[in-house]
Amino acid sequence: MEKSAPLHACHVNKITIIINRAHVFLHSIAILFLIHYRLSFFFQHPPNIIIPTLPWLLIFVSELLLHLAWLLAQSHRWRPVYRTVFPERLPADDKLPPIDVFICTADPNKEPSVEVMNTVISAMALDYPPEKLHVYVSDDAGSDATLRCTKEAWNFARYWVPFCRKYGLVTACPDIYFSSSEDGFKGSSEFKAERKKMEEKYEILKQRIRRIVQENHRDVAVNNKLDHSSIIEVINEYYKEKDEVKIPLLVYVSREKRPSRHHNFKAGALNVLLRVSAMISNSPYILVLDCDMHCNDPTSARQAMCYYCDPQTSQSIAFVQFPQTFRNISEDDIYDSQLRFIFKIHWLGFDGAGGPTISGTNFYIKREALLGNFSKQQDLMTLKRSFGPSNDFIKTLVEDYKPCFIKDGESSKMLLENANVLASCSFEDQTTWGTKVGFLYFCVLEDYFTGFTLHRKGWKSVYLYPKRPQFLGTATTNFNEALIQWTRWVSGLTSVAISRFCPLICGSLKMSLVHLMCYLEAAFMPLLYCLSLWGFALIPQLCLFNGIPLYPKISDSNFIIFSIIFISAISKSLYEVVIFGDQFKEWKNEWRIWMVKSVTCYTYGSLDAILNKLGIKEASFLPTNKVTDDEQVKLYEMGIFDFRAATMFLAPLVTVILVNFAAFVRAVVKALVMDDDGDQYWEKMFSQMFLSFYILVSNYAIIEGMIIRKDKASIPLSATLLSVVFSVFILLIGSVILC
Ligand SMILES: O=c1ccn([C@@H]2O[C@H](COP(=O)(O)OP(=O)(O)O[C@H]3O[C@H](CO)[C@@H](O)[C@H](O)[C@H]3O)[C@@H](O)[C@H]2O)c(=O)[nH]1
Ligand SMILES: [Mn+2]
Repeated sequence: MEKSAPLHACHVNKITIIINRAHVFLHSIAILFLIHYRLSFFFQHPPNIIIPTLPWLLIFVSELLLHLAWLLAQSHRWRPVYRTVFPERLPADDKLPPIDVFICTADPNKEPSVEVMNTVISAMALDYPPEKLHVYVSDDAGSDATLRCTKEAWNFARYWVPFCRKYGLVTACPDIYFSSSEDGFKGSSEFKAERKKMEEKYEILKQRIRRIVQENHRDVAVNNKLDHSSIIEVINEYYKEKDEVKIPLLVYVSREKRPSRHHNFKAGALNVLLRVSAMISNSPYILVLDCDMHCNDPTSARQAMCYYCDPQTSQSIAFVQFPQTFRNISEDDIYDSQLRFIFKIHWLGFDGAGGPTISGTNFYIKREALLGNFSKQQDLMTLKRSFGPSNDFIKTLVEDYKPCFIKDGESSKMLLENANVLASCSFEDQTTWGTKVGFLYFCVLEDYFTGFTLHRKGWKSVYLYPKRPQFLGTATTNFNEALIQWTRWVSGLTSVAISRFCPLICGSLKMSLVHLMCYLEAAFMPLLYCLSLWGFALIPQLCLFNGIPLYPKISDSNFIIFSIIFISAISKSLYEVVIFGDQFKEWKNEWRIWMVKSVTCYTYGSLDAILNKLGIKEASFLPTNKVTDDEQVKLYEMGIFDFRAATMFLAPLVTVILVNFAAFVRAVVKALVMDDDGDQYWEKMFSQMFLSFYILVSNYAIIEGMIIRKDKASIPLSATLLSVVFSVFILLIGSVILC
């Protein structure tokens, strides 16, 4: 009876689907009317002499681009699904497949070691048979401090893991566990005493880590070595005494680095782990974690196994993705650091269409899916051309390969030497690593691109969004860092959009049209938004400034088309906030940050990708800074913008505000002063005045930062002055060209 019970279920909310599709239908009709209205301008006889063609054309193009972006985004609303799993129905522990956990870290100065070690410890404490769990830490900085901290973390895990198991803790990460009052006052006196002891041990661990970091801090060369051989250490070996409760294997890996070689960022690091782990544990499933992402709930592994232990889905599913959830999101998340749109809305629809793409971290992936299409019957030379020259690694590709690495707790020296070869710079030369095998190097967004390639090959994926966050990370809550991060993401997405891998060109018949549209939306979203929003931020305003109407009068029946489109878009997004139980604030923040990102990081990221394509600029992946300063965190928590950001981000924002302000004020004055046709002027210019007003009100935070606030985090005078120059220039040029 138990055996036939399903391990997982997929729910479709029919009402949501009906509402979404009805909205798509009605909104599309309104858009068609708008297109008709704009097009009819060009067929007027005699041509409209009051309104010049160029601004009309530009605003029409902006509208078309925005509608295209909207249409693509509807793929995420087409069939959202929600999944549940039943891990209690899984087979007995001895039948569960082994898992390797990959944790990437790259810079001890930007990634606080205490946090990184919490990720390591929480992964070791996953609720899974310990002999079937192997944790690998990839240190791209080759930092001695990280190696020493990893040893300290292992030492702590020897006590922490048995403690978690004994009392069935629901929080696997020590930092989260001790910073909440979970279990603190409950339980037997024995538990309380042990908890206290653990807390003390954790304090000691933190102190030791901080001391190690301090000792190394003085020496930058030790902290981020760009020139070193590979280092692979199996941490468990350092402690010979036998522990009562087994704990997972912990391995430290730092791949070889040479200044003359390209390292392919995180994807390069993950591929080294793929090879090294094959020699040591070769688990068929892999959990990938960023160093800033702790395992909050230890049950994620069993949840993911509900798909891999089901013979019906195990063959087709390449990865099980969990959302990125964060522990440092404030009430008023002004920068939308929680990425609500992605993980609460889009990924549910992506899942319904064929599976979400890889989201960088928090996913359980099948090793086989990453190894590409190869046949075990292929001759050795062909396999070597794909996978590199190591005979030992080729052996690991065979299904019945059992790593002979751990024999009675002793590591085999020879295998470790071979593993070092696999972590060398030159190993991937003349192979298909990064192009066909492993995580792909084509763009800095290795996650999106690798996910897309897997789906193109016919693999599926699933999205699990359980109520209790399985993983909790640290989101970027610093304005400048958030914009830099988005610039990198956008650059990655756009580089795919403008390449031969564009989903439009190389989508496959193995993917549904809606699924392809989900990928297209992600790839083109930045370009479409930045182009159209620049249009909306300047063209109607420049025309307003010069008294040229671009929209129908209020009394014109066509006015209703524009009103319907505006109200429909606004109310649908409000509906999506409400049904997910989020607050009005979130809706307001999302609209504002969308405008802000469109004229800053979407623009710069797209430009970066284009320059990269032209060979003018190289792609880069600087890890985001996870070190926070108290003042900045305080501002974020109070919902106040921290404008201590690069001028290249501030200048476009302030310029747009100034142009809108100038146009709006001039129009109001004109409407008041011109009594002869005063009424008509209001009527004629209402839409443009409303648009400027809407932009100004939505972005009041920028006006406040520019004029009212006098604190350190307000907009510096230099940025404002520079923007004044830009806006005067834009107003002048606009008046000459457009009118
Ligand atoms: O050369 C590098 C650069 C980064 N990393 C690691 O990659 C992870 C992600 O880097 P982070 O600085 O945290 O970037 P985010 O923008 O926060 O990462 C998001 O975007 C990345 C793609 O740009 C994805 O890989 C991530 O999973 C996703 O969370 C971190 O653990 C880094 O240590 C490396 O291992 N090597
Ligand atoms: Mn991160």
